Amino acid sequence: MTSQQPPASHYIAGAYLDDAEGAAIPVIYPATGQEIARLHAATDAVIDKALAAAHAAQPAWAALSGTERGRILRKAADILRDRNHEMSVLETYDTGKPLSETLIADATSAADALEYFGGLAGALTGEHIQLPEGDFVYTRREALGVVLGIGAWNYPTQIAAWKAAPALACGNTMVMKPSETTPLCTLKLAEILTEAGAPPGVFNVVQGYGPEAAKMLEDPRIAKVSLTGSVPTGLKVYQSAAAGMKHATLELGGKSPLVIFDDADLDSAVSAAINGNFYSTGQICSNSTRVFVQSGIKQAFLDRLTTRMKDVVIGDPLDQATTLGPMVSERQLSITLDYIEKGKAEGARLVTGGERHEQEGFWIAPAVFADVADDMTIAREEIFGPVMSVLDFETEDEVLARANATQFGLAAGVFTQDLTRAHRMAAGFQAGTCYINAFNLTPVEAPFGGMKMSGMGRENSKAAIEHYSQLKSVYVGLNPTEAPF
Ligand SMILES: NC(=O)c1ccc[n+]([C@@H]2O[C@H](COP(=O)([O-])OP(=O)(O)OC[C@H]3O[C@@H](n4cnc5c(N)ncnc54)[C@H](O)[C@@H]3O)[C@@H](O)[C@H]2O)c1
Ligand SMILES: NCCCC=O
Repeated sequence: MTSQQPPASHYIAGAYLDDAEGAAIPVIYPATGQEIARLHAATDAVIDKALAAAHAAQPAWAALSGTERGRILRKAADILRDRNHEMSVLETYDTGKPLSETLIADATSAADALEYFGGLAGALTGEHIQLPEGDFVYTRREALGVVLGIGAWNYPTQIAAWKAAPALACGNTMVMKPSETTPLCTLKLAEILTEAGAPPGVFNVVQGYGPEAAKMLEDPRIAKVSLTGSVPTGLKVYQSAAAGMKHATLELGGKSPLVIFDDADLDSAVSAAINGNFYSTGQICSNSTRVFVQSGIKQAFLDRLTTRMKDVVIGDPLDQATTLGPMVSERQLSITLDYIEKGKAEGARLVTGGERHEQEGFWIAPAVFADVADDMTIAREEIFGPVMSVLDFETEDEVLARANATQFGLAAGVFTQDLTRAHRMAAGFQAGTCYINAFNLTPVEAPFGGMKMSGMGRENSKAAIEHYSQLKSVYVGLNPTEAPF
């Protein structure tokens, strides 16, 4: 087993830093269950150093022109692309996701974000508003200050870059706390930003568990928090941010519907259902975990799906032929197995998979349930594992109401050849990202984020700029000032 031990746990003010007093963070390779690195959670002293570094670096970073900041972000994007293979291998060690995925979905997605926001940085402007008699207002788009990023474990490189790229483009500095389950990749991103020319303190990485993140959020030096995580954590983070009147972007969980009408291109719909449930071993927030299939094609859909499922290649994640890796941790595997047992107990029909592989690591056969009812636990709660629920429906009105009958609102998709119906469904879905004859694609050019309990704010696209900057109005008077007395 190759050790993936980084030089130290934290990256602060352009250099690695450790403090072995902090609680241990063992890093486990999910494919084998073996420890590949051991880091430490930040002590109060480390937290203070990181916040001080980010706070001190922010005014000078914001004083650069957008073009200068953007040049550094674009250079970091180039370095990431040059090191895609190395970054992808590390992402695989961090998460267990197969190299066949990480080579195309992680460092490349991070590079897209750095390139996109690097390009946008020089174009960020305020506006001029003409008023009567020569007076006018101009607006300045200003940074917020220091942004705290808090990450989930499924896409560590992408999550850090989706937050850092718009934050840094707008002139903020950042302290990023990756998930304690996958703490390695973000350190490499920090190294690359330094190499690209980011001054010390502009992007810092602090390791820790929930309490370390909560402590940083309470600090008055933090102006904004951007969390990717579960709804329960989102509620705590939102409350804490509100107490300090801090800006918040919350990218939370989902239970997204995929609606397949009987006129759909069946092979494409089956592909979307597979991608939307089993890519990254089902550990994607926007996954289509409720697959509604119109009753006329239910059997054809299940037949095609189960045939295609036989082609899955479960094996060594570092072998590029592998198409399904392990789950990220023993804990997440156990949560998933519990849901599968609940599904069976509540009367859903397990069509395939669902059993743990008796080998080292956190392996499970991807599961498909049919005859799932809306009130079953597996149809209501986010599992965050490779478990697809197939539900039957008859009519468009019925399925739209059922698709929306959830506290979540992250994504939704429809497969049909009837484009009028497709756009009607997209308009009716209560979800931040909707798909027509596609699913789970997240290009940097498109806003991404949730409605309802799935969160607030948007990542990616020009929309993210609104969430990482603030507007100041400057009124300019060109006339004598008058007063009533
Ligand atoms: N919407 C999205 O873009 C998106 C993307 C990926 C994952 N997710 C969601 O993330 C969840 C899975 O990730 P997870 O298990 O790491 O989530 P989690 O909520 O357990 O943890 C997320 C992060 O929050 C930190 N944290 C925990 N308690 C905290 C507290 N009180 N204050 C501040 N930070 C705290 C954790 O240390 C971790 O870094 C799923 O619900 C999934 O849907 C959402
Ligand atoms: N590639 C998109 C990932 C978002 C959530 O997990």
